Amino acid sequence: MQFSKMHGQGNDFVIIDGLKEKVNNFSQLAQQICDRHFGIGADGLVILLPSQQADFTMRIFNSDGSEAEMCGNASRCVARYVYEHGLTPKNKISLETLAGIIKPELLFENDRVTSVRVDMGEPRLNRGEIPVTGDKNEKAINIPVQLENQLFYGTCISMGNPHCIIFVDNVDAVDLTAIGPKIETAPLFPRKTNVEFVQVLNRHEVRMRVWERGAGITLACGTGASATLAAAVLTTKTERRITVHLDGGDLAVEWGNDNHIYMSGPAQEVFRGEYPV
Ligand SMILES: N[C@@H](CCC[C@H](N)C(=O)O)C(=O)O
Repeated sequence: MQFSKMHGQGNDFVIIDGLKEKVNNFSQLAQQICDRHFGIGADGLVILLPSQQADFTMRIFNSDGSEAEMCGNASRCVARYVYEHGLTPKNKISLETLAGIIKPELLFENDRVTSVRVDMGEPRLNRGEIPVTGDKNEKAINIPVQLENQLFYGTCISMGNPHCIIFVDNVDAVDLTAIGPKIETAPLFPRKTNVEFVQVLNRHEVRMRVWERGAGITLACGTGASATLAAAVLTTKTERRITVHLDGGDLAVEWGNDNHIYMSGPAQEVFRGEYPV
């Protein structure tokens, strides 16, 4: 089976063209392929499939084999993949995901792809849509997230997948490996959650570290950066257009007047190969 290894600001994926390759048992394959010692190594497995409603379907499996509804960094990688592998001549495509249709657009300089801008759609704010337990029509802004011995305050947003954003004074002081999995699996989140710790640097810049549902610490998260912008605006901490500094690099996010969030950043192919099946 042929594959490509790609990343968006260090959030890395194995991409398989499911239009060409016959792939079975995506969840098990994701666990094997993503293993950094016994597999290729990645945060997630992305399978490209046909779609009735969009140019392609993108399915994304975390390294633990769970399927995610959406992935921002993978969507930039897929847009570049389908263009550079000759699957489409379009520089703006639509991708069907479990969270709906999203639209990445390649940006060029001298005929070379420099970055990808993604229309991530509208942030979903109600508890029922995220999901967070409690009144399904209420928002979850700055709500208590109680762990056994610790209390955090988080703002919860869905970008198709669930996020809990916790603003702190110093992200580097957070023990993400210890706290991340506890919040990810807290009973407050019936479908678990991605966890972002965010330090506001000024009204245009934040620094974010992420513990991803099903993948653990990753170097970047596109839906996480988008959800962070929504949380920062709703809590009046930043403007509607900010740069999110992540461990793997920067993402630019903007909350447009159309209520859609637009996320921009690079997507890079690292190598191609064959995986025995
Ligand atoms: N890194 C991704 C999100 C991947 C899915 C996530 N772990 C989940 O389970 O929701 C991104 O760039 O958005």
